[in-house]
Amino acid sequence: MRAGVIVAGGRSTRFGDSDKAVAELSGTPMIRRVADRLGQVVDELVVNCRDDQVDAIDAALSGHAFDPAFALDEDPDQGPMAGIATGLGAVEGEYAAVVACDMPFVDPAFISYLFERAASHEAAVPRPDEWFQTTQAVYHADAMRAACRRALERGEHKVVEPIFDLDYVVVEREDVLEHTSLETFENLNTREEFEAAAERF
Ligand SMILES: Nc1nc2c(ncn2[C@@H]2O[C@H](COP(=O)(O)OP(=O)(O)OP(=O)(O)O)[C@@H](O)[C@H]2O)c(=O)[nH]1
Repeated sequence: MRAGVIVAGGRSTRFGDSDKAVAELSGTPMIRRVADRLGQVVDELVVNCRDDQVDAIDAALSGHAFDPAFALDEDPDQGPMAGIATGLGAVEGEYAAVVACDMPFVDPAFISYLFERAASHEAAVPRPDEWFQTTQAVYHADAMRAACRRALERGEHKVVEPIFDLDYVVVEREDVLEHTSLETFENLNTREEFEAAAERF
């Protein structure tokens, strides 16, 4: 059983005063685009966000093939790593693909490939350039959750930190490009990026 976790508990400060997760991207809320794509290759879907986001996100996902479970931040604004840990705590599957709510071009076939790469390890994390794409990666849910907790206890906030505690596979640029295009990692932060991206749907 494969799980999908959409991390959506950020404040969208670069976007302005509304939540980018539910902002319409060419007529469809961004988080729904992510759920539609991720939903093609997983058996369950969990959305991590704050309590005050639930109504809007639920409406954005209404009628979706999956009735997503919500995993709410007990302590909001602790960063994406805390959100990932919370989301992973709510999945039933052994492995989970974690995807940020602001990656509407996420490629389902690539996510499927990440599940294959993660098998018998604790994570498969793409590194298309110098940065690890920790918010588009597949994790062993329990192992990553425990590693996040340990990292948070150490006072670490960078999402890459818990990975170094895991048996992780790096999906290097060459492998990434053999399976998808870099568009899969594109994340939208500002209204300008939104408007430019909307034209591509
Ligand atoms: N649960 C949780 N998720 C977060 C938090 N901060 C960011 N995220 C999520 O992590 C992902 C990447 O974060 P950013 O691109 O920085 O999004 P953001 O924090 O909403 O946007 P900015 O405020 O403009 O930086 C997005 O999916 C966010 O929803 C947090 O404090 N808690």
